Amino acid sequence: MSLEVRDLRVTYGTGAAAVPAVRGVDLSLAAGQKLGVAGESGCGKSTLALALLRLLPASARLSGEILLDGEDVLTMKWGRLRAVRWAGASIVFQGAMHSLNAVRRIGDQVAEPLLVHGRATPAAARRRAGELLEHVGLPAARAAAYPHELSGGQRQRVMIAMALACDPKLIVADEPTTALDVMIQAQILRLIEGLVTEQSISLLMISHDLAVLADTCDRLAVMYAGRVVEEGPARQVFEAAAHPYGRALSSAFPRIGDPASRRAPRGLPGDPPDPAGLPGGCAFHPRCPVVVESCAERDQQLREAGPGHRAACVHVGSVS
Ligand SMILES: Nc1ncnc2c1ncn2[C@@H]1O[C@H](COP(=O)(O)OP(=O)(O)OP(=O)(O)O)[C@@H](O)[C@H]1O
Repeated sequence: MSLEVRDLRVTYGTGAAAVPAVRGVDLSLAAGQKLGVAGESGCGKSTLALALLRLLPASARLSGEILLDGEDVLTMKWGRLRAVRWAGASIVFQGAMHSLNAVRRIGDQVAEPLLVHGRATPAAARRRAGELLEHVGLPAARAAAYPHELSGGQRQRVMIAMALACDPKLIVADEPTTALDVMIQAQILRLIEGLVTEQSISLLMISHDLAVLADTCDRLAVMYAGRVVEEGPARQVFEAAAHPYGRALSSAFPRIGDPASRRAPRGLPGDPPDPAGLPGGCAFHPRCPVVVESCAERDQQLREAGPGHRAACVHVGSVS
């Protein structure tokens, strides 16, 4: 399934209290491709993920287009949207403990999407839940367990099994490994990568960790203050970012499986701006190591930084 996001804007609340969380995002994900979206906490990643399936709270106002195989999610009728959720596109959230129902057996929870969408009889759904659990590396007998009886990694596997239940064409994974330790994180990433590749599922994976995304995805988009400031081929963005924020993110985390890169994180000075009071010009300029005078006045559009690689920085196309 292809995903095309055009000029997506999401604002929480209205008037003086309005929070512009996503400010004109364009993204493109071809069928079967893996796109990573990176950025620090608060840059609008989760808002973007939730918007894709119209799962935002009522206080959020949206505009733009979200095209799934050309069909706009934002104008879809409710019945169609219901069908698209799970079967078309499904979502894996961070922190499986909060997303799973603590008082229901995991097998029943994995079977639930199949029953809700009328895809299987209760007996067939139970059988399928066992198969799905095995598919994500858990014994089918674990279907009888409750979430608290599983480890964090096992719970995240259950979430992935649930996401796969209705044979989605697109999976949106929002920080799927953040709460896990590094070894388990690597296993879960390999699992997601293997499953989506094997079943030609498109993947949109969100993380604050650019290294995780570079290991898993074909392309990367870097978000800052509600906008995409860089996008391009994953290795290129990770190893030779064109935007100073992309460069800062790529040096902030060690790479999984690469002990040589386990240096101390080189954090950025300061914090990301509050979306309710963004600085003028380029929103990154107060933290930027290569800021020039005009950055405080003018924001930059994405422009060519290499083949299939774009960045929104005044230096792109001039000094590196
Ligand atoms: N329901 C809401 N009402 C008002 N503001 C919100 C709401 N949800 C998120 N925000 C604000 O929107 C901005 C973007 O938040 P979002 O959760 O999308 O960022 P994020 O990059 O996913 O961060 P994190 O990784 O911490 O979840 C933040 O400033 C956040 O405080």
